Amino acid sequence: MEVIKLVNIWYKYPGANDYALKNINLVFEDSKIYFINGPNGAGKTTLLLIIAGLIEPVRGEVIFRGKPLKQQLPIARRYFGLLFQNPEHMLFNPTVYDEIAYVLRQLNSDEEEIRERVHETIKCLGLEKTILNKYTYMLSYGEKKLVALAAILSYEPDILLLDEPFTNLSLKYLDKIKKIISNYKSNGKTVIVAGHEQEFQHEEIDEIILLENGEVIDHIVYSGS
Ligand SMILES: Nc1ncnc2c1ncn2[C@@H]1O[C@H](COP(=O)(O)OP(=O)(O)OP(=O)(O)O)[C@@H](O)[C@H]1O
Repeated sequence: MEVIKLVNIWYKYPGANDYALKNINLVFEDSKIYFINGPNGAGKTTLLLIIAGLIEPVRGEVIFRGKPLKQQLPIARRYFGLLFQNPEHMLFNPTVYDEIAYVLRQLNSDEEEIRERVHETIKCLGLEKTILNKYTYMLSYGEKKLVALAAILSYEPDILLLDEPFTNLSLKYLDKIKKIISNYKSNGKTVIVAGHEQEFQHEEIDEIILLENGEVIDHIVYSGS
């Protein structure tokens, strides 16, 4: 079932000469994993920001569950979870526990429920409980990435948007994240991953969208998905 539809999307950063996205038309469905591939500067991050409603297209429309996304903001934000390329841009709470609990607290869950969710989430990522009391600024880059991801997974968004999630992570965590992604798909959710490399095997994903210079230059839909 269609979850997000991008209709004739154009985007130009303020002051930029060229469009970062040009005439993008794509449909994202539930229970599917999408891989946005393309070289540096192709427009992958910009596309994720548009989908999440964090920037508005200069032309075109993002349709979320059949209606324009912009009419559903800010409430619709709780359905999106965007992992930024640089985790430094996401961590703003003093401790790891507070960081992972942050959105749950915004959603008015009770503290006992929050504690359970926080512990479940770090277990699912294979992180030690001791990390919860650490200060986020003291973590390694890879740990920051995992904590930023945990903070998103804790509120179980319906659409998971991951910008280069595998860079600077050891193999152990890479496998964990792949498992989480595939569980997300099994639970009927949508996962959109941006990356440079061909980080997935074909059997792990449903569609590859190749971007170059702000345009979709190839779109591969694997059969049987
Ligand atoms: N804040 C900004 N202001 C002006 N131009 C920008 C800004 N952010 C990105 N751009 C430009 O928009 C284009 C698309 O950038 P984007 O970050 O979406 O590409 P990307 O495919 O994610 O690249 P990378 O793989 O290097 O992260 C690039 O030409 C980039 O220079």
